[in-house]
Amino acid sequence: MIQVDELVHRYGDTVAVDGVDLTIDDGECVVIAGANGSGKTTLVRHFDGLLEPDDGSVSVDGIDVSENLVAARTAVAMVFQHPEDQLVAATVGADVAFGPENLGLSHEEIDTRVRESLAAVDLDGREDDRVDSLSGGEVERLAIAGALAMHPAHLVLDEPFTGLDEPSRQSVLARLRDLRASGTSLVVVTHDLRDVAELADRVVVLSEGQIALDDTPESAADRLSDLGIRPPPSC
Ligand SMILES: Nc1ncnc2c1ncn2[C@@H]1O[C@H](COP(=O)(O)OP(=O)(O)OP(=O)(O)O)[C@@H](O)[C@H]1O
Repeated sequence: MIQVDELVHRYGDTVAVDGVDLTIDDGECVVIAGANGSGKTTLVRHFDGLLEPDDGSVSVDGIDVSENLVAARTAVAMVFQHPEDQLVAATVGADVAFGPENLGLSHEEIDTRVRESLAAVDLDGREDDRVDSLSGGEVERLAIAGALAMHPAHLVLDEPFTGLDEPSRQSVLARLRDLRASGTSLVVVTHDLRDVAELADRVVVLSEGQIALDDTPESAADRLSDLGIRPPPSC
């Protein structure tokens, strides 16, 4: 479980997250939506201690993130907004192996995790491909594979569908649904109403750093457009 209590984050005079309380249960998929600058990225960066609270706290599986960064980063894997910036190796296999290597796992365990994680995102057999030869959708899936190889209890994805064409988006969505079915909790940051409809158990809308809505997509449907969460023009 990820538990956020009265979280405040400021950048100078800007209050990016302003007293947020939020609980994300194991196996739940929570979509966090909201206008540009509403505080979505800042909020989720607290989940594995990339940012320090100015006030309040975040705990993961009962452990305060600020007090145990290693435990938080073992439990929570993040896929960032620009996944190409998160790649660390020249080849697909080496990139996925990087995280498990840092956990000090055996070669055999690392090989197994790399194989399974790449298969989960339909990149099996691509270990030797250079990362700079991949399409945008493949890079997104590679970043997800890198996160999966850590066997996280919670996976946080910041705008995972940006720049993906529809087949790639569907492929990533399918993988995320599989993960949720296997008990991993998912937090997906998005602007896109389709992601809410197709993935969310719960939708949380941020507005100026505060929670403006926290409900099921069905109950929230009428209020989402008032909060600026609309289908993209192509819908
Ligand atoms: N590194 C930073 N330094 C100063 N201000 C920042 C920084 N990062 C974010 N902000 C400000 O904090 C507020 C929240 O930003 P944040 O990126 O968390 O919002 P967001 O909802 O994720 O936006 P977007 O949808 O554009 O990604 C905004 O006013 C933004 O300008």
